[in-house]
Amino acid sequence: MLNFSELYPCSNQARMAHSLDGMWKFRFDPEEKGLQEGWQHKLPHPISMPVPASFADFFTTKEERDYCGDFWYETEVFVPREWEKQELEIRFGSITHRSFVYCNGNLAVTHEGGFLPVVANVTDYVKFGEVNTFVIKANNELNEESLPCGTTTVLSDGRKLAKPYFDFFNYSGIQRSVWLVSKPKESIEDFSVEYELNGEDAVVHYQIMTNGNHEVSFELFDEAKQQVSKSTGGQGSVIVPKAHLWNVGDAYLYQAVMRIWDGETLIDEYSSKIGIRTVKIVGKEIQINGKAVYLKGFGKHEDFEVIGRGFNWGVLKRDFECMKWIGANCFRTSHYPYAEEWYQFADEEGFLIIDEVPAVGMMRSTRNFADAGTGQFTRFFETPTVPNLLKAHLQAVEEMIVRDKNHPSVIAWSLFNEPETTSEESKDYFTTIFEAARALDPQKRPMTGAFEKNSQPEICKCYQLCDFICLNRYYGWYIKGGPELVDARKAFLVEMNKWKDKNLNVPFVFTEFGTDTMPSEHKLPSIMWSQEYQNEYLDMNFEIFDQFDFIQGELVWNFADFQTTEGIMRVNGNKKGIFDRARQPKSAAFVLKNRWESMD
Ligand SMILES: O=C(O)[C@H]1O[C@@H](Oc2ccc([N+](=O)[O-])cc2)[C@H](O)[C@@H](O)[C@@H]1O
Repeated sequence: MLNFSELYPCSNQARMAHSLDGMWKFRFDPEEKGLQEGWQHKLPHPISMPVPASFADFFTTKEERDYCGDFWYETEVFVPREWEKQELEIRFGSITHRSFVYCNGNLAVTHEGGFLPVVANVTDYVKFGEVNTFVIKANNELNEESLPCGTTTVLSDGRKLAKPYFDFFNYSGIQRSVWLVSKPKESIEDFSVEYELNGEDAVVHYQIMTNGNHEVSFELFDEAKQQVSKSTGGQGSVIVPKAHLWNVGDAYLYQAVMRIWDGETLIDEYSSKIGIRTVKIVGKEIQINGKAVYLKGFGKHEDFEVIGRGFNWGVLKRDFECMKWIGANCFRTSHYPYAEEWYQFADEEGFLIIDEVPAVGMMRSTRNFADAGTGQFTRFFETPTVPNLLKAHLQAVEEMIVRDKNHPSVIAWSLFNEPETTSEESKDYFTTIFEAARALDPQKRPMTGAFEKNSQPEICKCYQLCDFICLNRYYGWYIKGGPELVDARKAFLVEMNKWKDKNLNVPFVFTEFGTDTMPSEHKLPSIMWSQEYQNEYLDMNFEIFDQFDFIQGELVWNFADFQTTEGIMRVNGNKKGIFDRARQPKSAAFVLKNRWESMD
């Protein structure tokens, strides 16, 4: 059980949410002296820093861009006296990767994990009717007992350097929106909904968690703001006659309004949009509202020029416009839960999301892409750090499912990306993760994880845990690229026939396949890294996908080019985007558009 509410802030007659986004103060703390020197009260000689944003790409020196270690943020905010009778929280969409939140010098909360909300109750520390100081001490070092996995080295000049076991830049900071939330002492802490379709009608089972005993009401309003059902009690079921279902590319959202009452007097109110739909795996099909859907889309990243992984509504808008233009219906939040606004907008747009926990880098070989091809350095789950890693992983799974469980867009949980999966230890580890996850989702969504190429059908011990199987495969890129494409195709077919022979009777989705492609390069005949090669590679993959009826989705790696750590395998980042980093199409975008539009 989480000891804080994950509910997204809202304002109404009982609650106020005040945005703290804007220019904050900032300081690096390479000597870790901040606490002794009292920085939690006030940062000495700070610089300015925008929130939300990653700090890295604002700077003009490598020392600052690549900074690894402790860093601090500060802001001041006036808290009105009218809020005195309320509980006051400061809520961060995330802070990478671990954080200490101080209010007027008092430690209010600590949090581990950089991609899920950090909520601090500051009621006892805040001065009402005055200006208050919030200071955050954060740390972005990587290790093998927290997520995502990596290590931290020390350079000869004493500087720490993050060494990710994963292929994206270790962007850090306060990368998502910050809210000051005032809510009643007795309040709604969480709610959940699940659905049953009954002919034209829908049954909505709801549960409302509060921290008190007063009467609770639950109401549903349609898009015309007409009340369609009402009930009282902390849990129950309401019928929505002739329910307007939420569908792929055709979203419909009801407004759920929950209230706590003391007789006729309102104590608290919380409202949220919900979408009525079911998700089920039936044999080889992924079914939404009882109808099979083929997933078309991308693995993405939260990544953009200048702001790094910082949330930005403009980037979100452009990404959705590009995804609609190309005929996509789905994306995976590779390799971490995204800012909540992504899910809210996907709910509005009728997009499907595979929601992924930040369990990436669980195979040491990926620290060096040259090693990955060999499959050496496995046995990740036999080290003494595993019990702590498991704890962090379970916590992230719980926080993700609690946060995102009511979004109609979320159709599945991805509990890992490309870990080692062939040892008994990996099987035990992921059995624990899957069992915990299954107990948490009221909607019982399908569970999966993304398997890399060493997870072959004859040796993988973890695919059995999944309701549908996600494969990341690079036949024609990491394996037999360029002139060997015909052999890549053959090897790919050999593997797919082995999966077919297992007769698993579950859907498979390709969650990664792609080629690094420079928008500048054209070549006839094609050559690896040219736009023409990306098209040929995609055509080969599609020809294979279309041969197997259990393949029920294709999410290309990646939606757009994105920043990574520097190295001999990456040219200023990963270039597997179908769009470049500025969100302009490579020629493969037109190949995908043709295919996906013709599949409708
Ligand atoms: O490499 C990529 O572009 C993407 O592929 C995946 O990592 C791999 C790295 C090396 C090999 N290999 O050498 O076979 C296979 C896969 C990751 O899930 C993803 O985060 C990354 O960006």
